[in-house]
Amino acid sequence: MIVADTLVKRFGRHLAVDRVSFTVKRGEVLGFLGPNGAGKSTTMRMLAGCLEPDSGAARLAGYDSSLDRRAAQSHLGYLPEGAPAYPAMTPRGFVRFHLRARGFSGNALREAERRALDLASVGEAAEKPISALSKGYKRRAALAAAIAHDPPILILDEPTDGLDPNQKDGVRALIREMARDKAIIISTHLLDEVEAICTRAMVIADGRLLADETPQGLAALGGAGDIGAAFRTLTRQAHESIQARDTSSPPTGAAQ
Ligand SMILES: Nc1ncnc2c1ncn2[C@@H]1O[C@H](COP(=O)(O)OP(=O)(O)OP(=O)(O)O)[C@@H](O)[C@H]1O
Repeated sequence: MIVADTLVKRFGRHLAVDRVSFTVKRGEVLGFLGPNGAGKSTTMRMLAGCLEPDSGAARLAGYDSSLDRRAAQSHLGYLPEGAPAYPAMTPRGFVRFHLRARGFSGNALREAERRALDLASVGEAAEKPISALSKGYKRRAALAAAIAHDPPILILDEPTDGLDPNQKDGVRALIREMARDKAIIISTHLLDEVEAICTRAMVIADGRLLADETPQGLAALGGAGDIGAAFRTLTRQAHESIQARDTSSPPTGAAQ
């Protein structure tokens, strides 16, 4: 359902994503882990068709995310980083706006709107301006819009960021429930989230994929047998090898 095929993205001289490849099937929840600036959001944005790769390809349900963006995005629910929503709209209006843009109308629109606001537990906040909502409710409004059309693919960039512990539990349960018939990628800094909801865990650092394992397999890579230890070991090793490479290569412009 989701294919990343040797994706590369540079910002100026900085190599943000370095030949990243993986696939995600229906029924899988892939957890994307990595330090700040590792390239998680950039990879997700390329998959979602919001950013063109410099080379390689992203495909959703068989459609190229850049070359056949509309078809690819029709299969996708994407929750970008932060809480991207029009502040003057209410969550209900925002979800409706998304559904209309996807061709929903009449009863189908009303039913999808009700279901999305319900699943994302937006509650009474549905009728308030988004600008007046707490960070957690803004996030829920954006999540409701991402899932409203019941897409087979979800790409969720830090879906529980800003949520209180009860809200986090609710969203994790929702992702587990939706995973039965969808292919899902989430990024997270919360290692317990990977154990709670992911069937697979990938670690990325400095744009490179370091591990692609089950959560148990990842935990086994750390000497202490937990995901935190594995994460620290893998990312430290990657950082050290990049530093060694940078200090051993001649400075730009040096005589060869
Ligand atoms: N539009 C941009 N212009 C220039 N550099 C960018 C841009 N977007 C991302 N970067 C850089 O690319 C690298 C990867 O960023 P990215 O946002 O993908 O990391 P991340 O793993 O999602 O980090 P975080 O966990 O902090 O959200 C970083 O060094 C970042 O500064």
